[in-house]
Amino acid sequence: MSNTLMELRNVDKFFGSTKALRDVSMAVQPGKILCLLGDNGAGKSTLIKVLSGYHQPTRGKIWFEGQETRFSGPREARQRGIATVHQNVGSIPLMSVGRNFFLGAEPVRGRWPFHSIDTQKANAIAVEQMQKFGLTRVTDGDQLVGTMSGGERQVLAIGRAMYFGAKMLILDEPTSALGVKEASIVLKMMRIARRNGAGIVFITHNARHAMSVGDDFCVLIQGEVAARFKRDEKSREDVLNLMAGGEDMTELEDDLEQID
Ligand SMILES: Nc1ncnc2c1ncn2[C@@H]1O[C@H](COP(=O)(O)OP(=O)(O)OP(=O)(O)O)[C@@H](O)[C@H]1O
Repeated sequence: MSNTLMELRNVDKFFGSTKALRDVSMAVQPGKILCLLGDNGAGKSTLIKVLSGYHQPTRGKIWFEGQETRFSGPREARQRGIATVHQNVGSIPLMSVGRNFFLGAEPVRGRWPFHSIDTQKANAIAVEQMQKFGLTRVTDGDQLVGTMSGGERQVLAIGRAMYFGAKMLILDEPTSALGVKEASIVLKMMRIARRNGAGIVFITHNARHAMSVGDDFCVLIQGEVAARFKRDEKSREDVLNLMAGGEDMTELEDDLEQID
């Protein structure tokens, strides 16, 4: 396990008497996609916050790049190369692709105090990166992000994180609000990020999306890891059943058919 990027060992997170996470152990490997599946209320949001340094575990340990670690906050986690991309945030619709790509870290020209943002350079880099990630439709860095599709915006956010050296990407439901075509743009981007060596945590409740890209799978139910398996070890039906908390989906489907 020497290659492991991040590992949680027996992590609990309690809020008063609420046990949001109980005895969670999981490992994020570089160049692999770990799918974190769970229905609403499973504790995924709390787990994201533990992984990204917002929450300290109540109990248990976090190891990052082979060292036991206690992040002082999200800033430290970010500095260590952990990037979180949330579903609907991370890009500003009324800003250009170039500005969104850099968001405060734009290249500058000239010397202080006479320096200014090098928009041309920012745009050129942003477009080059977007093209590299398969968004050939984006050819102008001045294009407003509001004109891009939901999938394209997710690609922009992931691409930006990669460009700025993220080693680990936490993707919070990146495909959940998207149609099939749009989701596939994002899933492709995840494969590119994996090929580039990033360790990816893909949080989703969509078993189909997870099965199409995932290497390792972890199903969370009521704050606990209910199942852990590798690609091809389970069918989509098995995964759906697990996510439904063991309730047999075929039984549910039979019930629904009777109503029709
Ligand atoms: N800051 C907090 N203070 C108190 N309780 C919290 C806090 N954050 C989460 N909880 C509680 O912990 C439990 C798990 O919350 P969490 O937000 O992780 O899951 P969720 O949003 O319900 O579901 P999911 O994120 O899996 O869709 C819930 O009962 C929630 O009320």
